[in-house]
Amino acid sequence: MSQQIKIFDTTLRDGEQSPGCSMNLNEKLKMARQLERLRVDIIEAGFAIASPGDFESVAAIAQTIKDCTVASLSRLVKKDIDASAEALKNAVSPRIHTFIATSDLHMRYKLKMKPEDVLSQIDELVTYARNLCPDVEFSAEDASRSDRDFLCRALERAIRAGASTVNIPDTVGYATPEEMFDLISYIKNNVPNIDKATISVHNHNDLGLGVATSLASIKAGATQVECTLNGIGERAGNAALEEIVMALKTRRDFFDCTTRIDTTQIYRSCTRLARIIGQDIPNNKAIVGANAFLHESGIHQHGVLAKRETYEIMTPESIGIVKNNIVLGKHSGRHAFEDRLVSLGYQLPEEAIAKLFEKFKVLCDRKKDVSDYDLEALVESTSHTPEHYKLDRFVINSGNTIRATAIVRLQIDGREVEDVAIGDGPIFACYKAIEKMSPLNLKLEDYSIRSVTEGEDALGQVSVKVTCNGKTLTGRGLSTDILESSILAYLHAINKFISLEKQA
Ligand SMILES: CC(=O)SCCNC(=O)CCNC(=O)[C@H](O)C(C)(C)COP(=O)(O)OP(=O)(O)OC[C@H]1O[C@@H](n2cnc3c(N)ncnc32)[C@H](O)[C@@H]1OP(=O)(O)O
Ligand SMILES: CC(C)C(=O)C(=O)O
Repeated sequence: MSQQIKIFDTTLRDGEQSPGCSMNLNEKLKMARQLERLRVDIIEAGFAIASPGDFESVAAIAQTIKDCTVASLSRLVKKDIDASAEALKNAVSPRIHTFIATSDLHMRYKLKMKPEDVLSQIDELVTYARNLCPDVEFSAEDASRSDRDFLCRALERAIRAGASTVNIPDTVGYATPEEMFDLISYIKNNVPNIDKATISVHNHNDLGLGVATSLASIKAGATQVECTLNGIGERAGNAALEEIVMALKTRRDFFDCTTRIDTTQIYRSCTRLARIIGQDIPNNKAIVGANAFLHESGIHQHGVLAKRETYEIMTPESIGIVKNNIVLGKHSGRHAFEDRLVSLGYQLPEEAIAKLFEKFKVLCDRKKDVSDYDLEALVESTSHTPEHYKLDRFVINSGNTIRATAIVRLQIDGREVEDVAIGDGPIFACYKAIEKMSPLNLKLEDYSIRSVTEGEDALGQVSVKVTCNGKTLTGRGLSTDILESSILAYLHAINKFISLEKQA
């Protein structure tokens, strides 16, 4: 019988540790619902002790998600474990995930703890966590650089204290696939009662080996794998969920493993995350990059025309890329619109659908055919962040021989405010005008624009990174007019910042 591998998604925790990938509460909830549709086994919703915002996100996800286990990370510290237990109290299936480093390097220089003290802490605090929650995962941080025998003792103690999952992370992406295979095999042979726990891995991508080391660990007997959508995460990121899942599915002959994942939700999950965090998926990204299923050269095209399998090892349909024959446009009615949203995986309240339908009709006046990509972009760009700053109108005077001047009128918490500014180019003139109207100390760190749909009337999505009071937030804006998208993106970042300040 094939072995079922549990998929532990940490996009909302380790993924969020990736610079510029912070998400607000609504964005995290939106991603959590999508992860539930993707059918991951475990959603790591955050690190409850980290901030009031993180606590609230874990609590909201725990309350909302019914079909996945919801986990919260904690150091091996009482107050962290208490915060996780509290945030998870309404979860159908809660998990406290607690960790401590087991490598000499980390114990000596970072924790400043003796190995024996780490072991006593495991006894005491895994037991403590287990008394608060029936499902406890213990991670031995930096396991791949730990002394093997000490690591085995730590895992043995964690299992004895009640951990039902033991995680063996390659925290700094240092191990080779062969070394990970060896390590998992060693643990299986040397940790008493290891069969009472699920063996998990959590591998980083510093040497570009995160997926390879995860697959090697599965081959050696790990039955849970921790990963993130698009491979986002601390430093060079984590092992990419979509790559692991499709490797297991496509090479079932080799791995003889299955997962619970609905692979037809993969594309949607990855593109949704990319839009939310404002980070494009590289064209050559495995599985979900724009080129992953394209054939450019003659010999390949000839081969694919003769027999698809000559150059395609999986189908675009298997990850949820579907071609639709029904064209949505300005003559479409609400039923067809709603039906398409449902088929795209959106379950939205009536009120949201009504708001979107209005936006859809406005878009149809600007754009002849509205594709699924347009619709997804429209839904994703419909901000759930309260609009403290709202664009009323803008006028720009620009040219190649004059500096651009922008007049921008905003509604700030219902109050009409207008200002004018000169800048190097029309976008920066608009941003300067906005900055003049705002008391916030805003600094634009990054700006990017891309066409999210095709044709002359394509929708342009602008993503910005803005720093304010030491926090970097992303914002995005969508319009057929790139100046409007640019202003909307800036306002989106500002609104997120104000919401975060209000939450804190
Ligand atoms: C490998 C990983 O990805 S681990 C997860 C990393 N993620 C994060 O750190 C994001 C969230 N973190 C935070 O918000 C903060 O770091 C907090 C709230 C957890 C702690 O903040 P602070 O109390 O200000 O401590 P700070 O982060 O500066 O230092 C970490 C402290 O925890 C200790 N520590 C680190 N890991 C552990 C652990 N697993 N168990 C027990 N103690 C630990 C460190 O030794 C240090 O202790 P010290 O303050 O006595 O010197
Ligand atoms: C907390 C653990 C699982 C971690 O994130 C790591 O080791 O990278």
